[in-house]
Amino acid sequence: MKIVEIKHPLVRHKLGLMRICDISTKRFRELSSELGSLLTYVATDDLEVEIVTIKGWCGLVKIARIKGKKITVVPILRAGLGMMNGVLEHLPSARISIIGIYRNEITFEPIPYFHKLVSNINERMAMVLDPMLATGGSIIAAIDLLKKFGCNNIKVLSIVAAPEGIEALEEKHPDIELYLASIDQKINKNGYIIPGFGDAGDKTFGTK
Ligand SMILES: O=P(O)(O)OC[C@H]1O[C@H](OP(=O)(O)OP(=O)(O)O)[C@H](O)[C@@H]1O
Ligand SMILES: O=c1cc[nH]c(=O)[nH]1
Ligand SMILES: [Mg+2]
Repeated sequence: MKIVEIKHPLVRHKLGLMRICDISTKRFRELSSELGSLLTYVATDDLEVEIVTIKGWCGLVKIARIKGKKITVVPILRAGLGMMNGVLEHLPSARISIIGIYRNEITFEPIPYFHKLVSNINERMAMVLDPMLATGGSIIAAIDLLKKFGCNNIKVLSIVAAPEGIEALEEKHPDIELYLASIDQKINKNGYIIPGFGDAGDKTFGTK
């Protein structure tokens, strides 16, 4: 599995701000989106371009243009939605497929509760968004679903990940690519990433 932990100072700075314990909902949401944008910049560095000739101000000029790549952005409800606007800044024409999954609080098993995928998803590259990769169960379940519908070109954008979750994801889906702002230390006994930033869904939506 290709794993890219982005060490860019802007990414590290914004991630640091997200870890402040009394961060407001507004600020957490803004930073999720900004990191979604920065992760997308890196995750799309292999998009194919074609050279076309256009009429410029001083005559004909050759320019690069992204070659009609079909992309679907796949936020995992709820917390993945916080990253979505930042991702769409760079991919404004991408279609959106939604997958709803929550974790059982005791067993940490992922419970899928909703999906609405774009048609012909087998022809698209999927960019799965979820800020937290803890046990990996939720992202693995989302990828299982995408593959069931024939989508095999998959990149995952997460903000923080625990080593345990990365290992589980690599075992189940070694063919995907994973882009991260940070590989954190571990998962605690309650299933939270340490240091992480707590419950990303609650912080994004102001619940609890
Ligand atoms: O890697 P895992 O162990 O599966 O944990 C990560 C998942 O947990 C959180 O979702 P949560 O169940 O809190 O739902 P929410 O986003 O609606 O709050 C988070 O947003 C991930 O989807
Ligand atoms: O640290 C964690 C782990 C799972 N889900 C979260 O929102 N945070
Ligand atoms: Mg949550």
